[in-house]
Amino acid sequence: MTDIAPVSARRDLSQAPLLVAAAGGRPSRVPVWFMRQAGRSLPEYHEFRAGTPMLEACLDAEMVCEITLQPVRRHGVDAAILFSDIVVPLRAAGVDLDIVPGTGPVVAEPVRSAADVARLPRLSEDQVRPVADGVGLLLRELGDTPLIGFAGAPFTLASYLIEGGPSRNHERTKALMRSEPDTWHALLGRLTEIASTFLRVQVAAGVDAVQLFDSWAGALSERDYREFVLPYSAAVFASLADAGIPKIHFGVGTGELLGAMRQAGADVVGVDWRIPLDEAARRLRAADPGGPEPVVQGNLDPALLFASPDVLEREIVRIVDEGRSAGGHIFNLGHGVLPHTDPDVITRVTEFVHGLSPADAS
Ligand SMILES: Cc1c2[nH]c(c1CCC(=O)O)Cc1[nH]c(c(CCC(=O)O)c1C)Cc1[nH]c(c(CCC(=O)O)c1C)Cc1[nH]c(c(C)c1CCC(=O)O)C2
Repeated sequence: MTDIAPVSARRDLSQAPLLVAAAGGRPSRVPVWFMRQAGRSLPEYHEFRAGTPMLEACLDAEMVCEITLQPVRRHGVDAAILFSDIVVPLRAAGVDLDIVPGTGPVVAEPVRSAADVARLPRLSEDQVRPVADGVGLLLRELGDTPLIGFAGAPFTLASYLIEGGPSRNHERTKALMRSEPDTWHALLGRLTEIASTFLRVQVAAGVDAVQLFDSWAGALSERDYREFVLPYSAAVFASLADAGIPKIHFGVGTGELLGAMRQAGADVVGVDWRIPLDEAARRLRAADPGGPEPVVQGNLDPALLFASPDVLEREIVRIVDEGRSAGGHIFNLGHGVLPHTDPDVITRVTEFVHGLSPADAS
C-alpha cells in the first residue's frame, strides 16, 4: 500500500525547522541554508557538471536533482534549493541568452522598445517540464528536508533583459522605467506572467516553499520601487495565494525597501548584511502593524566565510541573537555563497548554528 502512496504522503515536514520558523512557530533548532549553496563552491559540482553548459544542466531533470542534493548531503542544511537560475524560464520560453561563466546572464538582443517587449515570448508550462520532473525526482530523495523553489522577480529579470547582461548602475533600466513608463509596464506585466508560470509549475510539482529573488531592487528608491516594481512582485505572490506554502522575498541592499517588500505579500523577508536583523524586524513590523510577527532570513556577510573562525562565530552568535527579536529567523547569508568559498567552512557554520539553541536567549 505505502508503495503507491503519493510522495507527499510519505514526507512528514510538520516539524521541519525551516517551515516551522517560516510560519512563526518555535523550531527545534535555528534552520539554516545558504543562497547559492549548490554550485561553484563544491568540487563535486564541478566534476559532475563538467562539459555541460549551465543552462543545459538546469533543463535536465536528473542533473537538477543531483546538483540540488549535493549541498544537502555535504552540509546537512535545513533546506534544498532547486538548482536552476533566474533566467531559466526566459531561455525556456525562447529568449536568446546564455550564462557566461564568471560574468552571468548575457542577452543576445536586449529589450529596449515597445516592439521588443511585444516580441518577447510567453512561457508555457511544457517548456519548463524538465524542472517539474527534477522536482519530482527530488521529492523522492529529500526525505524530510524541504525543497525551496524560486524565480527571479520581474524587476531583476527586466534589468538583465534591458541592460543585456549584469549591470552595476542599471542605467538603461532606470531610464526606460522613467522615460517610457508604458513600455516598462508592458515589460513588467509580461515578466510577471513568466515568473508566475515558472513558480506555479514548481508548486504543482511539489516544492515546499518558494523564494522570489529581486536581487537588484535595492538599486531603486522606495518611491520608484512602490510605483514601478511592487505591483508586479505582488502579482507574482498573489498568483501563489492558493499554494499554501511559505513565500520568501529577497533582495540586496534593500534596507529601505523591506517594508514594501513585505507588503508585496511575502511571509519571510531576506535581509542582506547592511542592517541588523532586529532593525529589519522593526521595519517589517511597522509595514504591517496588525499583521503577524515578521519572519526574517539572513544575514551573514558572505565575505565573512573567509574570516578567522573566532570572528565568524562571534558574528553568527550576534546574528542569531538579533534574529530572536523577530517572529522567526531562518539563518542564511546576506547574499549568495561567493566563488572560492571553502565548502568546509559552510559545513562548520551549519553545525555551529545548529548548536545554538533557538531558546537559549542571551
Ligand atoms: C541574480 C541571479 C542570477 N541567478 C540567480 C540570481 C539571484 C540570486 C543572487 O542575487 O545571487 C539565482 C540562482 N542561480 C543559481 C541558483 C542555484 C541554487 C542555489 O542557490 O544553490 C540560484 C538561486 C545557480 C547558478 N547561476 C549561475 C551559476 C554559476 C554557473 C557556473 O557554475 O558556471 C550557478 C551555480 C550563474 C549566474 N546566474 C546569475 C549570476 C549573477 C550568475 C553568476 C555568474 C558568475 O559569476 O559565474 C543570475
